[in-house]
Amino acid sequence: MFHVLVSDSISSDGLAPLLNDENINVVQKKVSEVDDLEKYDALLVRSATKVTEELLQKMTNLKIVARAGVGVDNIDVEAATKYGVVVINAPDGNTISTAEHTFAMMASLVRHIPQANVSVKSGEWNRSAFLGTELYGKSLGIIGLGRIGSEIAKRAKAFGMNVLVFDPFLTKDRAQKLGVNSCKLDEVLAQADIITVHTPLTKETRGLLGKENIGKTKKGVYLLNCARGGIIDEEALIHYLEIGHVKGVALDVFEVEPPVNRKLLDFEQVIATPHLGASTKEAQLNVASQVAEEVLKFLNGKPVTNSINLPTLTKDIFDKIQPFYKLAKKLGQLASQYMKEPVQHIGIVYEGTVAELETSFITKAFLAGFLGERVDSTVNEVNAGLMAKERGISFSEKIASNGSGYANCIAVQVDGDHRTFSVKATYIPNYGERIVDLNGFDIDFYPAGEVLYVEHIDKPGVIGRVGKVLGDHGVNIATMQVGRKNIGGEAIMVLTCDKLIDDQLIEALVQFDDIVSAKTIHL
Ligand SMILES: NC(=O)c1ccc[n+]([C@@H]2O[C@H](COP(=O)([O-])OP(=O)(O)OC[C@H]3O[C@@H](n4cnc5c(N)ncnc54)[C@H](O)[C@@H]3O)[C@@H](O)[C@H]2O)c1
Ligand SMILES: O=C(O)CC[C@@H](O)C(=O)O
Repeated sequence: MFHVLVSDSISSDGLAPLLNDENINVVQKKVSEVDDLEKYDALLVRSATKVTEELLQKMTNLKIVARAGVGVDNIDVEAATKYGVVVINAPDGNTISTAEHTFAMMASLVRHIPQANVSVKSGEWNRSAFLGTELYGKSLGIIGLGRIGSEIAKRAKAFGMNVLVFDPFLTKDRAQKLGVNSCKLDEVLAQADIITVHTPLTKETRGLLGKENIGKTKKGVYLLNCARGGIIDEEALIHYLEIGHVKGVALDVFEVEPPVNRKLLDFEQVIATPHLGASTKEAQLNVASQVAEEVLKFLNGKPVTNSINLPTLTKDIFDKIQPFYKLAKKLGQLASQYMKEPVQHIGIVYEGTVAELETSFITKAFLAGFLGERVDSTVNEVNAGLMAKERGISFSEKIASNGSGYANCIAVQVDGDHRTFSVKATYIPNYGERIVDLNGFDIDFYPAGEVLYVEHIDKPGVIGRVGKVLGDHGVNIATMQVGRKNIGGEAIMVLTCDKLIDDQLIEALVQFDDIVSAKTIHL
């Protein structure tokens, strides 16, 4: 008999696969009301239950945590991984509901429906106070064109809106298919009449619409956040509402939930809902049945598809693959940070001993590293292939015989909209990972920490200049490697540094005529 604890309000119809199984005992209670936490094999949550390390320590028999929804911000995934607990989610069950909610918020915002509703109910009949704006013909800026952003784009087009999108990872093909205009962030900010954000909350997107960027929007802009609190900075919003730059705001999510920033909510032109994006019968049924079926499969020893953390390989095979899996993931991070542009195709070639292993899993590790820089923490080896395809990125793998001269070698080529990136790497037992070729330059370095990648002309004095700029900025160089194709021609320098390299340092480097470009990569 397996014991399953459902600690948040999750659709009972959706839970049917678990409730109807006679080998499963389902208890629907809050964690705080349960005194035998140690007996449960599975825990099903929405966003109210905080799955902390402390809770995981108490649930000593726990094998799987299932999130009936997308965001796993309420689950300490790292701690779950540490305790060998699989974390799964239901990534697309609430996409349509959230897109529809965002659209409802947008229409309410420009037609002042919530305010007019309150007015009529209080006995007023003030038609002139609620003069609205049509959506037809307006430019809608969508920041983040993933599952939800794409559904909003389709609906906006049906309303006759001009759709401008900023998503650094959107390919030309996908933009064309959806009939949207792929733009730079500044273009969306300058041209859109209404801007809605649909990215995950990451270190890049926290405060994406903050003081500086909201300042670049049109006077009278409308802003919406039905993704995650914090993508639009609440203090900046207050400022731009106070000076009348932002005409109206619709919020379903807040930096702290329930919201504590009363000043923001007190503005007449701010409309709000209590994180209702996914609150429809359909979405709740979808996400509940998705996770219930996955948990049932997992408890019966079958592989699960939407795992956030753990791979579904036997320990024996995983141990052999692990060094290459770690290396491939780093190569994915390296390629993603180097390219920072839409990518069409990723080709991976395996040589030597690595080619004898389960390479499809290593390819997925590369994709997980690559997409993890662009999408969110829910990308892993299990879902990376599907996610890449959804984002218009094709990938292939080949086995090649010798060629590189290394006992094992992973060679990757990434084709972007404007350029190509290539890297070769090897794993040497008892020594470690080495990058042995970058963009066709012979090189040899251990990929870890803060990496500075400089493209330059092979001339005397360039290395000294780079060293001086780093020294002047207080950055200590841990290792340094140079590679060139011919004397006096194109060359690269790869430095690993003990400190974060900031934009000012990069700007100081690219001032020199012989330095073509400089980038930082964090591995
Ligand atoms: N309000 C709700 O109830 C509710 C319900 C479901 C999902 N969500 C939230 O909505 C958001 C979107 O969900 P989704 O399922 O569409 O996710 P998704 O992963 O399918 O899409 C996210 C998109 O954001 C893009 N992106 C990542 N970083 C970016 C950046 N710096 N700038 C611009 N674009 C960037 C990615 O390329 C991707 O296309 C998430 O934050 C999710 O947690 C909220
Ligand atoms: O459970 C909910 O209603 C929140 C859903 C949403 O924020 C998600 O990330 O899926």
